[in-house]
Order: sequence, then structure tokens, then C-alpha cells
Amino acid sequence: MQQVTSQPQSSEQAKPILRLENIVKRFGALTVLRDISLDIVDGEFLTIVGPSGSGKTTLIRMLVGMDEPTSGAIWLRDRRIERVPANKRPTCMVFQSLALFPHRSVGQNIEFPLKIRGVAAAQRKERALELMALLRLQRDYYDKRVTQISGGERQRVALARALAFDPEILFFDEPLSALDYRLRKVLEKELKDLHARTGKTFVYITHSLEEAMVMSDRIAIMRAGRFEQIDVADEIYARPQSRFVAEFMGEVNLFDIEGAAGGGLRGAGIEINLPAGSAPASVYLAPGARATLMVRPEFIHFLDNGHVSDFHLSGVIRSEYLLGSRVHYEVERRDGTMVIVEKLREDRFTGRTGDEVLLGWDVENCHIIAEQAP
Ligand SMILES: Nc1ncnc2c1ncn2[C@@H]1O[C@H](COP(=O)(O)OP(=O)(O)OP(=O)(O)O)[C@@H](O)[C@H]1O
Repeated sequence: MQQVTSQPQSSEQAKPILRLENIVKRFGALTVLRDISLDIVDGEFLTIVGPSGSGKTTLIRMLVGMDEPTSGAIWLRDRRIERVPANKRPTCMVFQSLALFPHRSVGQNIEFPLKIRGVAAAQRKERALELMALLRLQRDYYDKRVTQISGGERQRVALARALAFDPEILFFDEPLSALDYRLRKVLEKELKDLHARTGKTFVYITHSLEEAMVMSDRIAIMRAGRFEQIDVADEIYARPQSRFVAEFMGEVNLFDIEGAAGGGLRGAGIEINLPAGSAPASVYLAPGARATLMVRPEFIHFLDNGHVSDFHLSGVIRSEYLLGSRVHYEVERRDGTMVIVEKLREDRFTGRTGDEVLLGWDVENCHIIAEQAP
């Protein structure tokens, strides 16, 4: 897999606020970050997502100044900062464990950064109340102890305090992971909204792909100390560059295929109805070249007699699961592999478990990944 570097997404002129150049981090014999380069554009919401142990926290610790890279450079605009400690950097981190002062009031917590800068009491209060309004915290919470408010409200206080630092960049290390599902969903939307309203640069770390998809302008997928792909969410979902990214971004069907003579495609057990030479460039493979064809479950249809689509395969329905508004089917192919199909509940398939079915999808809904199963 080739090392990925990022492209600023908005315009070619967009200057990075933060630039990472060839960052390597070793702990003894263990290399945790393997030559990472990344440009973060001023004002963007970038989410770094990856499995446990891929190096996300190690990376963010370098970015905020809690640790130094073994080699490589970090630029904050025109200033090299990789050896500048956290308290000398004009950035801020919202910790996963909130680190609020439990015996102080909401107001005192939010005002803390202003107090250490010597801002007068009246101005501090004014700013704290402004930030509370921005974070939708009731005004009368100002005098409450942080132990008297809910988990979600404490998160908002932590965010208000982070904003009181007036940082150039806000870093978030899984701030929502300890909260229940419903509250997480609310705060995801609020964070996205807060990003839009403040115009600040947000760099966010999470395990949760859903969180990344809802909030981010761009997503960087990390794997074993490298970025595997950096792009807007839709692009990563629809056109992953590797099988790892395809599988990491939700349920997916991956088929081994090969380029056939005359510009066509060939895959074991798959009938392909693309007239020779007419397949779009997006699914072109040189004759003999081997790759993976990816189709997301929602793009596969149950075909009734007589219906055609660009790709067909047959199998037997082995299971059906209801997932709220959606239905998941597992269809077993002759070689024993499973194909996952997803339908909206109102489009639920009328067949039953054990039925032989024909599945199909069209060329515009699939994507070729230039690697095969290991
Ligand atoms: N101070 C350290 N000394 C030695 N190894 C470390 C140190 N910090 C992290 N590591 C190792 O570096 C690797 C990456 O850890 P890191 O915490 O950055 O991953 P992560 O992607 O944030 O994981 P998670 O999602 O579980 O928090 C792990 O193998 C971890 O054990």
C-alpha cells in the first residue's frame, strides 16, 4: 500500500494551518507512527479514525505538544513547533476524561483560562455567559457545581472552557465515547454546528465511523501508524482505495475479479452484462489484471424474472435481520461465501429463508479496488 498524503479539499490556494511532514514516532523498538504527512486546512473539521492501536492518540499527543516525534516536522502556519511544549502552543485539547475542576462552579471552570491570563472578573463573567449561550447552557448554571449537572452538560462546559482559551485549533480525543447513544447523537450535531458557528479548525479523533461521517469535512483513516486514505466522507465510502478502508467504512461486498480480453471483466460465479468495450473507465481493468469489485449492500437488488442489471449472481437466502427501518439479508453463494443485501423495510423482499434468488447491481454503483484478497 502506498503512503497517502492529504490534499487540501477546498481550493488549491487553501493554506494549511497545520502541516505534518514525515512524522515518525518510536517507543523503543516499536514504531507507532510511520512517516506521516498531512495538511490541515484552516477552518476545516478533520476527523482521524482508525482501529484501536493504530496510533491516533500518539499522533494527537504530538499535535498538541504532549510528546515529541522521533523525527519529522510539525508546522503551525510558518512556525516549526514539534519541540514546543503544550502550554506554549496556541492550540487546545478537549480531553476524553473531561478534567474539569469538580469542586468549582460551571462559571469558574469556563473562566479558568481567562483568569490565568489576568482578565478582570466582570469581563470573565461576560465571556463565560456568552460561551454558555453558544453551547446552549442555561444562564442559571453559572453558579452550579459541575458535579450537579449531567454528563452531556459537563461536556458542553468542557467545550466552553476550551473555547475560552480562544485556541487556533481545537483537538478532541474521543470526547463523546463515554456518553450514551442518544446524547452522543445530540452532541455530534451540536459539535458540527459549533464548528460552523466558530469557524475554528477542529481535529477530532474517534473509533466511531458514524461520528466521523456525521461531523467531518474530511476523514483520515489510520491503520498501523499510517494514513490509508484521506478524503471527504462520501468519497471514502463510495471509492475506498483499499479493502481495509472499504471494510472499515461499514458493511461491504468484495468480489475477486479479473480484466478480460476486449476490455471486459470476469469474476467467478458472476454474470457480467456489460457489452464489450462499453464499460465505463471506472471499472476498466487491463486483460489479466486482478482486483476487487466492491458493492455496498444497499445497491444490490433482488431480481425478479426477466429483470436485468449489469452484474448478476445467484445464491440462497440464509438469514434476514430487521434493523429498525432496514432489513439485512445474507445470501450464500455456491462457493459458500455470503453476500449482504440491505433493503429499506418498505422494500422488504417477499421471499423466504432457503429461497434461491438472483441478485443484481449496476455498474455505476460498484467500484474497483486495485488489490485482491490476501
Ligand atoms: N508511551 C508509550 N510507550 C510504549 N508504547 C506506546 C506508548 N504509547 C502508545 N504506545 C503504543 O503505540 C500503539 C498505538 O497506540 P495509540 O494509543 O496511539 O493508539 P490508538 O489508535 O489511539 O488506540 P485506541 O483507539 O485504543 O486509543 C499501541 O501499540 C500502544 O501500545
